[in-house]
Amino acid sequence: MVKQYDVAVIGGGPAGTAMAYGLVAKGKAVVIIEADLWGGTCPNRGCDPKKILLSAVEAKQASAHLQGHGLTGVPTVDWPALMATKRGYTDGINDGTLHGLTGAGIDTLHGEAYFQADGQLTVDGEVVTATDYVIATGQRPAILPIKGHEYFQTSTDFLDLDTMPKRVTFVGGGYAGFELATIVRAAGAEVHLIHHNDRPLKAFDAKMVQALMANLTAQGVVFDLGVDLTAITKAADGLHLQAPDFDLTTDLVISAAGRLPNADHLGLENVGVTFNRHGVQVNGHLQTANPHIYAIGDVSDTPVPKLTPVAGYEARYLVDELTDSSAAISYPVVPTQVYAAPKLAQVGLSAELAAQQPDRYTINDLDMTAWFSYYRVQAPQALAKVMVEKATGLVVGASVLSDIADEMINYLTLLIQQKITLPALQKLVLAYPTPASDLQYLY
Ligand SMILES: Cc1cc2nc3c(=O)[nH]c(=O)nc-3n(C[C@H](O)[C@H](O)[C@H](O)COP(=O)(O)OP(=O)(O)OC[C@H]3O[C@@H](n4cnc5c(N)ncnc54)[C@H](O)[C@@H]3O)c2cc1C
Ligand SMILES: NC(=O)c1ccc[n+]([C@@H]2O[C@H](COP(=O)([O-])OP(=O)(O)OC[C@H]3O[C@@H](n4cnc5c(N)ncnc54)[C@H](O)[C@@H]3O)[C@@H](O)[C@H]2O)c1
Repeated sequence: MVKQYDVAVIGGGPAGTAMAYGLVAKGKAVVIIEADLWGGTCPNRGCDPKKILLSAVEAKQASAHLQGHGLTGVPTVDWPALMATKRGYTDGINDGTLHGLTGAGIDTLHGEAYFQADGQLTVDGEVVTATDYVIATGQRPAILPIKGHEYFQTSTDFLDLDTMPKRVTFVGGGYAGFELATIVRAAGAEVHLIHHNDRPLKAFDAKMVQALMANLTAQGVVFDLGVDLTAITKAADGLHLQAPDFDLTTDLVISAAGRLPNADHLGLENVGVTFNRHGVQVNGHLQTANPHIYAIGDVSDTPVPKLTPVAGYEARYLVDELTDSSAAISYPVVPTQVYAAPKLAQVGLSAELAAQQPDRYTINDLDMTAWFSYYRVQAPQALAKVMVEKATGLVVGASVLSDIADEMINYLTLLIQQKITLPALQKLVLAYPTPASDLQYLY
């Protein structure tokens, strides 16, 4: 007899697993279906492996900054050993995630989920029936559809690279392009980042992006801006990347020009669920056009960045939605960051928007390089823009470029979300000297 579930969750990444754990804790009968690696993108081929590789970059740069200030000799990156360290973590993710799910009483199925008809989901032919369905299938790298596209590799390939080639090129100046180019450069290879216009990382503050690019250029990253690639051809000396008046020879080319929702292979047309290039269309309750089917995480078309903590937030919301509450989802401010070296992070109101209302907002444009936190480690670049609402004295937005921007942005997110004024902050005693003890100087 076919088992009847309360909820079938499609996708075993951060969104789907958080959903399944949350539902089972509330007494629901849940099955989760994964076609590939349990754990999904973030721990297997995204956030976590990338940040493990970045650890060597951070350590190398930290020692480079202290040359002549107490340290002698900059270490070099041992790529195979670094990759082995990464694999020491990622190799256990699939089994560990599966073990955790089954241990919590969640049924698991491995295979491709497909909607044959309303109320009829199949997993490699086996029928799964549930009252509600949650699509949490994430995204996959987009491959630019140009001549020779078969030569493209992706961030997934890069994050499992056995040996570092001499020449690596990224096409696409977004998060992945900047982050992985930083790693390649620190590992000692020649690296180009090709971007089709003159404004990479366009969601970030333009001045901060320029400062980051100047820093990366000084480290040896070559930016090829305004290059719209038309073809890749293979020759004896390597891969030729071609555009009008442009021909670059490289050994490895990564398509880093965005990601596509995993929505096109689910049979959504059979169940009345619509999607576009931003993802599965949902209402304020994360419900699709079919009232029994929901979508969360990277695959859903929501007005927030597609990030792991957002996937978890949406899962927690939907667990409540399917068990007790019925209010539309409301998102907190979401910090985003580019893990380059230095890191670029932002949250809340941008300087660009704040500048359009000078009566309402002050923009504190700060060069923090001489501050104790940065002097101590001889960091060459530490910039911040902090947007403060004049009437309330509240921080409403921030952009930070520094080696510790990823930590600072979380403190700033707390100040914004919890509406902590300077007097309220100064009622706390925070350990000194630490980045947190700098917060009072940002208002
Ligand atoms: C290189 C890289 C670096 C990143 N770095 C960061 C970072 O630093 N911080 C951050 O917050 N985010 C980062 N992200 C984004 C983060 O990985 C995603 O936001 C997060 O994984 C989304 O979780 P998800 O569960 O929605 O999707 P996913 O993690 O993609 O999981 C979806 C799962 O569904 C499965 N699936 C797909 N189709 C089917 C099907 N038909 N049947 C069954 N299963 C299916 C897939 O195999 C996959 O395992 C990064 C992403 C990349 C690619
Ligand atoms: N640190 C993080 O949090 C992190 C890191 C990596 C990925 N991610 C997630 O994954 C998503 C995708 O990241 P991504 O870096 O793959 O994509 P992205 O959307 O951030 O960047 C893609 C870039 O490629 C450019 N591009 C598009 N077509 C091009 C072309 N023909 N030639 C050259 N450039 C072109 C775009 O203008 C854009 O700047 C992010 O939006 C984010 O949700 C997050």
